Amino acid sequence: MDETDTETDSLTGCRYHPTFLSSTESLRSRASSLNYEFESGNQTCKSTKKVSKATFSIRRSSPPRQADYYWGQHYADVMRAEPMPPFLLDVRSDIMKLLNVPDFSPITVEPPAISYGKVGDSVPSLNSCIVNLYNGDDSVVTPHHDGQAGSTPGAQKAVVAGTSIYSLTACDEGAERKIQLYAPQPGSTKPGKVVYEKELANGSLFELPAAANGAYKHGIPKAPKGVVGARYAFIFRTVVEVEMSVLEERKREGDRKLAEKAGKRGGEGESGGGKRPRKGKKRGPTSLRQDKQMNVD
Ligand SMILES: O=C(O)CCC(=O)C(=O)O
Ligand SMILES: [Fe+2]
Repeated sequence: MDETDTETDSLTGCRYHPTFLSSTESLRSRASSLNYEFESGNQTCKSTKKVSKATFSIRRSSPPRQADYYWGQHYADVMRAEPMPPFLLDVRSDIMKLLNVPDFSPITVEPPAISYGKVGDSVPSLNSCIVNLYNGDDSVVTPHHDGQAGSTPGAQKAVVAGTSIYSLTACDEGAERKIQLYAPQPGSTKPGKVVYEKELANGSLFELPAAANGAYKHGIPKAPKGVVGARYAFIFRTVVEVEMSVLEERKREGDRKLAEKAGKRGGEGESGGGKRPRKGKKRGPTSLRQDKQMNVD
């Protein structure tokens, strides 16, 4: 990385390191052999279109448990994480070394009750990596916050512990994409005008500070028509893990309710075919800390 060409945006504090990696060939070939099938629930996620995601954790718990930022928006958007393969652990340690990320980060935003952690606890930094695959011109990530308290009215709180989020780009020539940050609009969750925009070069690292994630939605808009080729984004975050079994039970419960509703309406769709419940609806306040005491699960 050549530190002299790092750019910091004066409004949002976003930092862009255009030459973080000199070559991404090996990352691209490793990413193309990743198995994207272990993701679950992502297909119905409103904030992505045709973007495939694979999610990894540095924890080696069995079964793997992981919170992803979507969890803050809806119980159904649960992703199970695989252990981070060695090449991702290497990228993680490069980011931490070059950008002075400490080994542990404090949790600064109140996590949901079923989390393995509370404000003031520390969690291993950059303990989560999601690999996004953008293929062709119509894969987009619509404007969102990454699991930040208050990002979705009524939703439970964040799983991002409150550190910067890092996105490393490895892409084919011509498959570069832009990231945009949008101004908040008073009284509305809709994104306002673009306040920051950057085309993310092959080998670049984009840093979204926690404060910018809280203040501005970000997204990846459509590429110009006809763009072909793949872009992989390796997105490292520090997250607070949550108990998968509780989330999965919530998902099953939600699916049952949807199926019941569809039945009442005389709809033919089985569970999953129906409309998703509204975002941000509060689920029952299951508490892991309580569950543990009560020996549930
Ligand atoms: O592709 C990127 O660089 C960012 C995507 C993103 O914001 C996300 O998946 O949450
Ligand atoms: Fe994001």
